[in-house]
Amino acid sequence: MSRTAPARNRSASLQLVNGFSLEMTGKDVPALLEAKDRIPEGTRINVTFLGNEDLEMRVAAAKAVRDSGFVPVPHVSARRLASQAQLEEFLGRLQEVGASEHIFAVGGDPATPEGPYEDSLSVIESGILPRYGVKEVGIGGYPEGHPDIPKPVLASALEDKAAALKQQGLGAVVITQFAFDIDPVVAWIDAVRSRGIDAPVRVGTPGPAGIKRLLGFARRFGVGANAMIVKKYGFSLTNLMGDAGPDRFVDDLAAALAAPRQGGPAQESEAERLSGVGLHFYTFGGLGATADWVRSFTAERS
Ligand SMILES: NC(=O)C1=CN([C@@H]2O[C@H](COP(=O)(O)OP(=O)(O)OC[C@H]3O[C@@H](n4cnc5c(N)ncnc54)[C@H](O)[C@@H]3O)[C@@H](O)[C@H]2O)C=CC1
Ligand SMILES: Nc1nc(=O)c2c([nH]1)NC[C@@H]1CN(c3ccc(C(=O)N[C@@H](CCC(=O)O)C(=O)O)cc3)CN21
Repeated sequence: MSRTAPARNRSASLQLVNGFSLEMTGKDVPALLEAKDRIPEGTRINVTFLGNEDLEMRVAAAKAVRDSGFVPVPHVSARRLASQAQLEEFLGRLQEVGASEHIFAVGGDPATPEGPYEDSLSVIESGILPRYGVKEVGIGGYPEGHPDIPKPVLASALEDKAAALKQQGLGAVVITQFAFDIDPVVAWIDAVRSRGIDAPVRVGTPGPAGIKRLLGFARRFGVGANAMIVKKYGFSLTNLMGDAGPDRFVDDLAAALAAPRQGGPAQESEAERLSGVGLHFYTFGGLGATADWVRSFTAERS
């Protein structure tokens, strides 16, 4: 977007990107330390809970985030927990390093649970989280659905988790699967709001990365990436060389959310839809590249 773009759109993009969060894996501590001077103080940084990390790596990564001046948001992957004792051990270790206030409770990719928790709701309903200083819980959202989970199941799970968190007096934030197409994202946000879920939403967004890498993760996680969608996003399936960044995705999403909702209540202020939405960058290993992208994207629109 050039400086000549309407000021309204530029300010919507700035509002959307402001307060962004990042995601890293347990192996990305070197990348975090290399990039930390280019990441704003207090930025939330999620730490994944994947099959190829272990407890020590996850705790060390969360500690590195805290010690670098950021807010750690460790993932707790329900299906990867072998027992309640392991959940309590993990939360206890996180609390010791000041990294248990914000967590992201997620089902976990194993097709069958490795222990007593088959979904993130069961971790939330265990009542264990507040005992270890947890104050706010991130939960998953799927604008394009999930390859292994029917949409009605995802919808009721989201409602159940939001209700359980409210009932326990815990904060809630919905972090969505990433997307290349804003249309399903805007439609999903409006649907969630119309179901009375008013928790802040952080829209998952790929950080700048190699096109082949982006497509690989899109396929692995069931994210739409057909020729038309990626053309809107800014690259072509006929040329997989080079990198692609989320510039157009962010500008288009901001403009769509700043516009009055089709058929929405007339009194809904333009800023209202935008105010409850932020961005969550899946850095795919490129923490520094994503931090640099945010700085230049912001500078171009200020
Ligand atoms: N950043 C991350 O680590 C993210 C991970 N995911 C993945 O999305 C899936 C769903 O996570 P949540 O939204 O927390 O769901 P959830 O834990 O709220 O579960 C919703 C429903 O789907 C079922 N389910 C959960 N994981 C499943 C799986 N892997 N295969 C089949 N059924 C499953 C549950 O039994 C439940 O009925 C998980 O596989 C999770 O790993 C999704 C987004 C981001
Ligand atoms: N269904 C689903 N499962 C997930 O685990 C998941 C999502 N969706 N949505 C997006 C985030 C992003 N995720 C990831 C997972 C791995 C890397 C990654 O960079 N992996 C490296 C090295 C291995 C590692 O660091 O763990 C790789 O090259 O695979 C990045 C983001 C996990 N997330």
